[in-house]
Amino acid sequence: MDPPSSPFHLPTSLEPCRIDALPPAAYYIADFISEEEEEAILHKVETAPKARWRQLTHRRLQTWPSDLVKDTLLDSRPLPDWLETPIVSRILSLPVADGEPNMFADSPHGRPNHVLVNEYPPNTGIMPHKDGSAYYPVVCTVSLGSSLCLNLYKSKEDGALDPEPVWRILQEPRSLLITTADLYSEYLHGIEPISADVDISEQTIANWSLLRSSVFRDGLNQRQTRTSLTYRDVLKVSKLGNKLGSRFGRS
Ligand SMILES: O=C(O)CCC(=O)C(=O)O
Ligand SMILES: [Fe+2]
Repeated sequence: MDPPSSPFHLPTSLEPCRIDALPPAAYYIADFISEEEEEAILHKVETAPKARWRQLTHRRLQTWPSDLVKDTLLDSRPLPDWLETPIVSRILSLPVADGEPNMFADSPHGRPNHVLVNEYPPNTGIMPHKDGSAYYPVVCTVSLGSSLCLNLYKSKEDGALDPEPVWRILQEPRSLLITTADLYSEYLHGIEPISADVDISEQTIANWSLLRSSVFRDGLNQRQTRTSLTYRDVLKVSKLGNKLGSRFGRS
């Protein structure tokens, strides 16, 4: 059993972690992994083979077990142990509500089979987007290293993006954020490329009451490098998976 000082008095269900200010549905658990686990995962991310990294203009990322090709996962090998334990087992241990199954009970593979590792130094973000049709519509994001705000946007009547976010979710290091349903399909999400999140307060942060820390001096969150692990179930997995995966030299 976890010792009393451990953060792993995980809730018995996601229900108390629901972000009430948002449409269905999002959940936030501030202490999802320990500082030791955070450090160990960051070490694995940093020491992954160089070829694992894909450099975009501002951001770099890793995909595990591999990239998608035409929305299909070609490499059906399991996730490496450092991405699997303890995160996947904890996600699967959490019922949506008492007596109900977990978030992935109805997904094609019953669990996340794909992880994107994104690294955001200060002044780095990700454009507002939707995650599309490749995935079962449940997204589990574990944040490491630093806090930042994820913005939620909606499209205007004419389909254009309303550049003003409708909500902001503050993601602390070691937290888990789960988004699903309308938040997956109807709204866009993005991260502003700024050095500090400003105007942080009970009035402006949707998950304020679920945060570990309410100390943001002058309403400011000075960013450091934040790394995120995005867990999803890719709907289509190629039957040729292992063969192709190894031909592409993924290890
Ligand atoms: O890093 C994040 O929290 C967001 C990543 C994201 O939106 C994505 O991978 O689709
Ligand atoms: Fe996304």
